[in-house]
Amino acid sequence: MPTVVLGGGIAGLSAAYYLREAAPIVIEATSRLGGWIHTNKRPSGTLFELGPRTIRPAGVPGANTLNLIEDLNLEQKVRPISRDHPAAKNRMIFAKGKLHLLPNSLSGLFQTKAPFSKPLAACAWTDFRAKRKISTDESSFDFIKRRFGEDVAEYAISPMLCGICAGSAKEISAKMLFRSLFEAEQKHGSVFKGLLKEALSAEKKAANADQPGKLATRAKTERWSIYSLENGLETLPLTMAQKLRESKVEFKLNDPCVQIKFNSDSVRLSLRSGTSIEGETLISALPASSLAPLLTEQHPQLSRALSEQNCATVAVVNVQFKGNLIKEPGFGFLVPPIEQKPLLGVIYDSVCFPCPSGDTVFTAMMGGHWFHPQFTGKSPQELASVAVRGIQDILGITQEPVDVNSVILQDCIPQYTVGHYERLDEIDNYVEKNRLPLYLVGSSYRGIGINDVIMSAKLAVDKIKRQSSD
Ligand SMILES: Cc1cc2nc3c(=O)[nH]c(=O)nc-3n(C[C@H](O)[C@H](O)[C@H](O)COP(=O)(O)OP(=O)(O)OC[C@H]3O[C@@H](n4cnc5c(N)ncnc54)[C@H](O)[C@@H]3O)c2cc1C
Ligand SMILES: C=Cc1c2[nH]c(c1C)Cc1[nH]c(c(CCC(=O)O)c1C)Cc1[nH]c(c(C)c1CCC(=O)O)Cc1[nH]c(c(C)c1C=C)C2
Repeated sequence: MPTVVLGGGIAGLSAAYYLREAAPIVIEATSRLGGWIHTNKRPSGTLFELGPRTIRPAGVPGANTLNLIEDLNLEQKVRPISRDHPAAKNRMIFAKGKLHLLPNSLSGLFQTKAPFSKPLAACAWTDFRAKRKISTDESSFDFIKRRFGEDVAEYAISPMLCGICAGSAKEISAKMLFRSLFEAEQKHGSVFKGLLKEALSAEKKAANADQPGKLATRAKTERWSIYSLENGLETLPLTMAQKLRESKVEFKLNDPCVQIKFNSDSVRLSLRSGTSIEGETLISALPASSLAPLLTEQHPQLSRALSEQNCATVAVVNVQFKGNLIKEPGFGFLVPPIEQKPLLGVIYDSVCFPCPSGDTVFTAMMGGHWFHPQFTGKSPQELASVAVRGIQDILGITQEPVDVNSVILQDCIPQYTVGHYERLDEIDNYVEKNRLPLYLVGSSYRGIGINDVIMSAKLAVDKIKRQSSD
């Protein structure tokens, strides 16, 4: 019996790719593969990314993605941005009516830069003086406010969380981005003291990391900060899908799974068309909230735990203006929620990857945690004019765009709220205790970046291979 992969986003495709020799079946609800990775090529040739646009090469998951890209023979298509490029160095926030460059050098940390009221390096002093608070989890906002001050929580961490998960720092677990800082306080009483001690054991940790391949080594030598691919990020899932079709992998598209039942030594999936698929093992690459209703009948407790996760809805508006309108090149800017503006942030796409026409391309992102009260009932066209006006006001642009595309990405980013990692432990324990042949991969669990979800698929397939050879 085959392994069944549920979901044809990048996590599902990666799982199928790592398992391709075993001829898995991939079930996807829609008629396209790639999930949120979606590049829209305009009639003018300009690329509008509707979802993610860049990948980080750093760390073990970063090297793993580069190994995959190398394996897919996509090395020639990689479009890197090096660490000294303005898009890598200059990230801004829009606060108190102005754009402010976030510190990007060691000396910058020792200067008082608006909108902060003291140098960011002074955080170390705040941290040394702050009392330890013993807890299993806490919101990112509360943790950073306690250890480093309210300024940092409001103007650095809150916008950063908007720029990664479109979420509220007041609800997102501190462990999502600051696990090592959080654990340093718990173990050593102070973040900086803890980090210092951990730095001394860093050599030991590095020795445990995977060996980077040729492309990952090149990324290190050439000091890449981020990268994309020729013709946009969708080149990655499109190439994977093509390679999977050339091997023995079967796809069932346009046919959502509506129910999952585990038997003593197999799993049966019922699809909306009435077809049922039997497999030995199931890799779910669905968002937890989409998997939950499929398990309600047989595993209500597991279904309830999965359904506790919410996802944020984001409006993505791609905008093209004639000519180069960017005075201060950078990756883009984020808007701290305290500013109460309709924009979460704006990416300067044409700074990263210039348009052959020399035009300016931006992507505005709106909504997220705040989508519902703010934008419920608004059409993509209405949201497009909010975004265009927002960009024009902040950047002082007087001309009208030559091209605009607006989409509402419903429930596109899982929110790792306080208690997320404890809930994951409960889910894992349930699966293990009930000996379910179920592997959970994708952005709902242990990381939302593309690297994380590809890595989650690799780890699940490695585990399946290990178990079947035991
Ligand atoms: C706006 C935005 C910007 C982002 N920017 C970045 C970035 O710059 N860099 C980065 O690294 N990451 C970024 N991300 C995150 C990254 O894109 C996602 O985490 C990743 O693409 C998620 O992949 P996935 O396969 O886990 O899930 P998905 O892409 O959600 O795939 C799940 C698939 O399951 C299918 N499905 C759902 N229900 C069923 C069912 N019942 N039966 C069968 N199939 C079903 C869906 O149709 C979908 O194809 C961004 C995400 C968004 C939304
Ligand atoms: C304003 C909204 C958003 C912007 N990007 C995203 C949202 C919701 C989504 C997103 N961006 C990144 C990731 C991957 C994280 C990872 O683990 O790799 C996701 C899901 C990358 C990213 N973008 C910003 C940062 C600080 C990061 C982390 C990695 C890195 O350093 O590159 C900043 C940022 N995001 C947005 C803007 C406008 C912006 C900064 C100016 C848009």
